[in-house]
Amino acid sequence: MALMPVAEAKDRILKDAKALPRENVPLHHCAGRVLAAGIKAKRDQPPFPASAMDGYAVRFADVQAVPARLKVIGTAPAGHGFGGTVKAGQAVRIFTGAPVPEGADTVVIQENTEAADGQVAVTVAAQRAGQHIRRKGLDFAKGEELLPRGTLLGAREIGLAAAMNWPDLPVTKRPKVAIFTTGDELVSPGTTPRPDQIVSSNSFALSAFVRRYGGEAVDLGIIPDNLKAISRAVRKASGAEILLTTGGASVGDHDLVQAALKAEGIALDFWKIALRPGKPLMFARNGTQRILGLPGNPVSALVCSRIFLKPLLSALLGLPPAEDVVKARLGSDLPANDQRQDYLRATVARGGDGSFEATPFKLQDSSMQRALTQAHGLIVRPPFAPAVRAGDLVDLLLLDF
Ligand SMILES: Nc1nc2c(c(=O)[nH]1)N[C@H]1C(S)=C(S)[C@@H](COP(=O)(O)OP(=O)(O)OC[C@H]3O[C@@H](n4cnc5c(N)ncnc54)[C@H](O)[C@@H]3O)O[C@H]1N2
Ligand code: MOO
Repeated sequence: MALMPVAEAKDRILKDAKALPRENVPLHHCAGRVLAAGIKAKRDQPPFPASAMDGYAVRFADVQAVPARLKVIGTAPAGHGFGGTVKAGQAVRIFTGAPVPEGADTVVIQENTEAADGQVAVTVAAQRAGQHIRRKGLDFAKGEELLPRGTLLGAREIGLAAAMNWPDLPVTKRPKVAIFTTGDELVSPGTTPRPDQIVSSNSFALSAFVRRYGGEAVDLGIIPDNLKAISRAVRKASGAEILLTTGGASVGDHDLVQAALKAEGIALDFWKIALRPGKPLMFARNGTQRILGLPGNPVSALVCSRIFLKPLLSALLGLPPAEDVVKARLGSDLPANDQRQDYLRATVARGGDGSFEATPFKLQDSSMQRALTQAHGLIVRPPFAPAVRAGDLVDLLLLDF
């Protein structure tokens, strides 16, 4: 079977991927969620002309020549508007955030005043009418759409939505991602492996990856290299939008994931990509469920997730597609590439001008997790890319998981 180009594999995985249905979620639980509909302001902000300073609400005409002696007729703390009207020769003691009373058009800060016996002397002339007053609707007006559909909600957006008077928000449901890992050699962390066993790490890494990019991970555990057991796990995963398997993707006698899918009547869409690491990746659809059979090597599983799973999760969440490849200068020479698109783990330094310099690790074995955690990015080398020298520009994918 010919190796499929990475771009084509990505297209086939993402084909028809669109935002899942919505649900309403209280603001406290909206961080990291994606808006399923545009959000309009339910009120003006500020809802009234508001003082931006602690001081006195006055008429500009009264404070152009100083000192100006004014009668203090009342007080307006935030949350307690002064009901009366400020007339010529009068002032209202006002505090930041309070409504500016009728008749006043300017606020003088208290540092520019001297108060005594129910009077205030303004000692510094006001610069302009309207000084230190936030006009009604300065930030936003009722009916304005401030947060469009597809917005990823962070602290700023959630604060804004609260100010717009939304107690909960319509967000896209989290894609449910079932994960199981196969292999007789695997045991859970914290247990004692036999001498011929290793500790399973993939499902933990993948669960964290899924959550990092907005999905809900369901770990179905370690499944032995046994056709019936793998088939059972495939059935158990049927309610999930995505099924991730790791291991058993290659050509060995114990690589049974493909056979289990076949036994369940699930046809492969493709298998094997012109990719390193990650060549044996398999992809299938079971109704609306997408099945990614990731290679068992831990680095391959995570690199494939970065290339294919992250954009798939984004599409199911309704996020706009992200073009996240940047240019970087190479820190060391690289030989010509073969037919597989290479993703080389690299450390990345920032030059004084902000440009990236990426230096690939000498050893790129796909079992080595330590180097993956030390890497800041992946240098992307297209198939048959010619040899490049230190200082040449290459494509770089920055890692943020
Ligand atoms: N004759 C060939 N052999 C292999 C080929 C090939 O094309 N021809 N491809 C190689 C490549 S590339 C990769 S990648 C691996 C992928 O193989 P599998 O997906 O079948 O994975 P396994 O054989 O089950 O495991 C590979 C490796 O990863 C370790 N592993 C598996 N699961 C976990 C886990 N949950 N946590 C940590 N480590 C895990 C496993 O012990 C193996 O060392 O195949 C090559 N072979
Ligand atoms: O391509 Mo494999 O994914 O070398 O480890």
